[in-house]
Amino acid sequence: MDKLEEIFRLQDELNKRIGVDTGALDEKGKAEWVLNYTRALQQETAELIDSVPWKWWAKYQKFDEQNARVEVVDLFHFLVSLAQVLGMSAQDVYDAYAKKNKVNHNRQDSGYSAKNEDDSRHI
Ligand SMILES: O=c1ccn([C@H]2C[C@H](O)[C@@H](COP(=O)(O)OP(=O)(O)OP(=O)(O)O)O2)c(=O)[nH]1
Repeated sequence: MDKLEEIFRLQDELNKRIGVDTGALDEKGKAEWVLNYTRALQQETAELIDSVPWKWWAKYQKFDEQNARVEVVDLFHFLVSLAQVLGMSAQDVYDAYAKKNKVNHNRQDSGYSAKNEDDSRHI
């Protein structure tokens, strides 16, 4: 099985065990879980920041690269959950990523000196 497909399957299994079926939410539930997962992403991002010695006034800190890797994996959990709330499968995420990546290259090709609001509407 494709690795991204497997991650989506494992995440769905874990979330259901925790009590959330992201595929069976009504509109209100979707809005609530978009917020919950986004808040969790913010918290995990803060933990990732804390893995790096960012406090310019404190000298005791060390860069904990192993912990940073764990935080990235935690972020993946919540990001995949968020995609699932929004009805995206692994294939949907891959397709949208590939399209947006192409748009980003096109922007670099053209110098990206002006913002074109329409260049990513097809995604
Ligand atoms: O609905 C949920 C809730 C949590 N998790 C996973 C994501 C992440 O891998 C972990 C986050 O749990 P917790 O916040 O307890 O862990 P942590 O504080 O980040 O612990 P540590 O960084 O020490 O592992 O649980 C989910 O996948 N779905």
